[in-house]
Amino acid sequence: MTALRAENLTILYDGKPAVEGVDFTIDEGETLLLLGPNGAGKTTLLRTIACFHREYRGRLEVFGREPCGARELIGYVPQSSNLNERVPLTALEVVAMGGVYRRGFVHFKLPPEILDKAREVLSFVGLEQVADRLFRELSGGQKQRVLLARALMSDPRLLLLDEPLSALDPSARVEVANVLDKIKRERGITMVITTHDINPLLEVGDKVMLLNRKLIAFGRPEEVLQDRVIKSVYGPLARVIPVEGKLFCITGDTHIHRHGGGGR
Ligand SMILES: Nc1ncnc2c1ncn2[C@@H]1O[C@H](COP(=O)(O)OP(=O)(O)OP(=O)(O)O)[C@@H](O)[C@H]1O
Repeated sequence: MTALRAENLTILYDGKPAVEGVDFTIDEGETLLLLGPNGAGKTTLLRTIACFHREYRGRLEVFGREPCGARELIGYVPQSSNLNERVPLTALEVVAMGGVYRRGFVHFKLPPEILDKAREVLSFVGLEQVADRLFRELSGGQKQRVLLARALMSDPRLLLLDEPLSALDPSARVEVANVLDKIKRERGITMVITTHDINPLLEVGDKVMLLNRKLIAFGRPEEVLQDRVIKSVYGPLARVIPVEGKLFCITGDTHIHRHGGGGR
């Protein structure tokens, strides 16, 4: 089944296009890696698929429906969590929230079946041992895995992840990339992942989209990650090098992390 289809998709802010004329399809179970420099429109595309942003022209379908008709099928993991870390929630409580919000109510006392499911999902991401620790005291990689677990609570068919590896050290990046790989293999969830650094995610990516306000390239990783394609966006110093049978992409891109702004 087709999970995502865009035809001549143009996304606008106040009438001005931020992303123009994009076409692609993603099958159920596939992972799309969305690559592009700052301001390329990655978050804009992700938020439009999630129905957080509605100003677009052309066609965009999520499992054959308009994005806003498919909300219950979608899990969204934002770039910087909206979670207020001053509230002393445990890792388990943060995960459980992903179950109660979806049911349209928030209780001070979390229902036991939700807590049981939260424990199971925390264990799936390899974090059962931190269930009772405060979220704010966890490492960056652990926090990101808790947020993944929170998104899994609603059993999404499509998971949208905005820069899940940003601000993590190299070993935490591998840790999170391994969990994404596990989600793909064991749950078959379709994923769209925005990233500035594609290398830790290449194993999990079935398709790569290179975006720079327009669609520069889309296809299998080896089709998109070619020297001339990468150089056309990142300049003459960018390169793709095969290392031990795998591709390694040097873009010279350092993500300028922007904070705040309502969950952006
Ligand atoms: N809420 C908004 N209102 C108006 N313009 C916006 C808004 N959000 C993003 N833009 C603009 O849309 C364009 C694409 O931004 P977007 O954040 O989607 O890019 P990005 O590829 O995700 O960048 P980054 O990697 O820096 O997060 C930019 O020119 C940005 O300034």
